Amino acid sequence: MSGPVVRLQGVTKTYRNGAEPVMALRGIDFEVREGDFVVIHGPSGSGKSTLLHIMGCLDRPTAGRVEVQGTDVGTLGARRLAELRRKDIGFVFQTFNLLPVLSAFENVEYPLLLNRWPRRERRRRVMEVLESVGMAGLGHRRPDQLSGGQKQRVAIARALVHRPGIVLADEPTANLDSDNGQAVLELLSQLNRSTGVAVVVVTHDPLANPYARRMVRMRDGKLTEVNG
Ligand SMILES: Nc1ncnc2c1ncn2[C@@H]1O[C@H](COP(=O)(O)OP(=O)(O)OP(=O)(O)O)[C@@H](O)[C@H]1O
Repeated sequence: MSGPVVRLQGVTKTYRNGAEPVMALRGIDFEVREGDFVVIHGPSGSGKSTLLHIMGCLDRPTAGRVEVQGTDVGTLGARRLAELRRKDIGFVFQTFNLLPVLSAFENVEYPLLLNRWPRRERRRRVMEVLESVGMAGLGHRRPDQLSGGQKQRVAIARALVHRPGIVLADEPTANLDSDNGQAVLELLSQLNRSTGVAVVVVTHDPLANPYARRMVRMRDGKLTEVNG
């Protein structure tokens, strides 16, 4: 059996940019495996976003070890780390973060351009992923011509297009009404089941609970597995 997609061992994070240091993470041991659908709850300021950023290699821990697909990312320089992020990780944000001047198709294509996929394969893969998120006919639209729910579908397609091992979603339903929020969670869950991609969702939204295969609670920079 293959190892975890992401593994954290003894991870701490202390921010020292203010008058007082802030201990955002206080010793996290955590593994995410292929097929996992993890929902992370916790009060504001408990360290959820910090944890997600460290799992996604957007930020480095103060101490401890982070492995992605078996690679100790602490040993990588900035360039190798960016490459690993580009290939192995997908991100979904609360504010969608689509590039406004690009069409839906071009937004989804972008990670494949960065990964230097040939044109024909890019086109085939983008069409396939747009289809899988129910946006096949809308690839030509720019983000301002899409509803919030449609934008988040495009953002999910972009997060998955390069076949990462893990998708990290930070409050993906916070800017959506309940129907669209539910549809986005349903979509993430369906893609998780059909492709085995690990999904980690940080959210306050109780609508996410039924989709969780694992539920985790953060409090004061510490993590507790709630079930499982
Ligand atoms: N870049 C930063 N510089 C300094 N302190 C930070 C930084 N980012 C987060 N913090 C602090 O670290 C702690 C954890 O923040 P974090 O954003 O991870 O919590 P959260 O659980 O995601 O909160 P929320 O639900 O409000 O998004 C908080 O005390 C926060 O103020």
